[in-house]
Amino acid sequence: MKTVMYGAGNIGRGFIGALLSQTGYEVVFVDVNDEVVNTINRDKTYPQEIVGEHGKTVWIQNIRAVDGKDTSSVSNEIASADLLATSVGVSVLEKIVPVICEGLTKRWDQDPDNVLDLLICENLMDADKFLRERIYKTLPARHKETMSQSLGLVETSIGRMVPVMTDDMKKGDPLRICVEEYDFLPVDRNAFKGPIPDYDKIVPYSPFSFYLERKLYIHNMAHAFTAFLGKIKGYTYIDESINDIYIRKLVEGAMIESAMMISKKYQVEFSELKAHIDDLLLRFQNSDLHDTVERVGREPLRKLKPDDRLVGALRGCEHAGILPVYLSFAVACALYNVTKDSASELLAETSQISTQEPCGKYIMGFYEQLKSAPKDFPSILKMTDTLYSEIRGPVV
Ligand SMILES: NC(=O)C1=CN([C@@H]2O[C@H](COP(=O)(O)OP(=O)(O)OC[C@H]3O[C@@H](n4cnc5c(N)ncnc54)[C@H](O)[C@@H]3O)[C@@H](O)[C@H]2O)C=CC1
Ligand SMILES: O=P(O)(O)OC[C@H]1O[C@](O)(CO)[C@@H](O)[C@@H]1O
Repeated sequence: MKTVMYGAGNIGRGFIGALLSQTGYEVVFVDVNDEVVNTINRDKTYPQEIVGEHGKTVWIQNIRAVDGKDTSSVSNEIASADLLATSVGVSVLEKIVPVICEGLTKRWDQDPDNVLDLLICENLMDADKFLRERIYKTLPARHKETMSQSLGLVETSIGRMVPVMTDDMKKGDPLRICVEEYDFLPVDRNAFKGPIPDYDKIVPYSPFSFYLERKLYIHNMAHAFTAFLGKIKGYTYIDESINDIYIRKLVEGAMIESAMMISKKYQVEFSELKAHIDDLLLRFQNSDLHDTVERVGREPLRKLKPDDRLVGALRGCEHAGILPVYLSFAVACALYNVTKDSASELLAETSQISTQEPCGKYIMGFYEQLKSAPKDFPSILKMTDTLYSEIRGPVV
């Protein structure tokens, strides 16, 4: 049984390739990084270092690598694979479509019923649609029909955090990869055409949008919010930021709003989501990951778009009748990280939120407070409490 793992980077080596090797596959990594490819083929193993409380080193076995520039060899591997996975980054995904199509063509010229599932391990909403359109366009006419019955485009939710590896962390081994302990991979149950890999860490689920929204609106939203608050306070690392008691309270408040929304939308017990929140807050505290507020809070403008983690969560709450008070503050923090003036224009243009809307008013109120006293988080907390009680009215 063979998996082709496209991308031997942080997630390819640190998560998916390792997981599939442990599931029992031979893992053939494809990468354009010569050092990584040559070292995998020389050592036939690499150390995966699990950092944190239960730290240990796991040696990943049953692996080899193919040079991504040798497209003929890559397509031969795809033609004879039992499973395919990608984790190359969204901007590269499009570029590898021609090679994937070459592999599928070789495969289906032999046997059009030879199904192949492709696990898409990228941070991309509607990743299946994205690949389906491009693969369909690129495949030769004789295989366009085959695709619908023989190719499973499987969305996944990558929850494991793998930091950028510094030279210090590599300790002289270009393959060494530091990862957190969390290693579950939720996958879209309905998308498989062949058997679902049988391993307890691979969690098939339907409707899969539940996991995608949980990841984006709870994990990614809270992570970004922690980073923005940390930047304002002058912290370098995510763990420093989340250990600040005021930041933790603010972030947890926003996570609970998102969780109430998701619980209502997907009819999932709130307690299940609360356990996920508690676990994430612990995971953000992992100082051995050395994850920076700079990386997690990068490109705040992109993170302010209507369907991204902040405004997406806020709009989802409004839709579900949940008050997005902490989420409004999260949006205000992102705005504050982008601009110290003309915030209302930016909010309208980038996030499509008008200052006439209730949430637009809350956001601008928080933004003005941040401008006048950026590090006064106790006052912000007081503002959230007051806002809640004003909007909610008396409680019996
Ligand atoms: N690092 C993390 O904590 C998480 C990352 N992700 C997502 O996983 C995906 C991969 O991210 P990382 O592993 O962090 O990035 P990375 O940059 O470490 O890995 C990407 C790998 O793809 C290789 N590559 C580039 N072009 C290629 C080509 N044409 N053919 C073959 N290989 C090629 C690169 O050499 C690199 O080794 C991204 O979509 C990211 O958003 C998702 C969740 C967590
Ligand atoms: O890559 P983006 O969109 O800047 O988002 C960063 C987020 O993505 C991850 O790298 C993977 O989900 C998280 O660790 C982080 O919250």
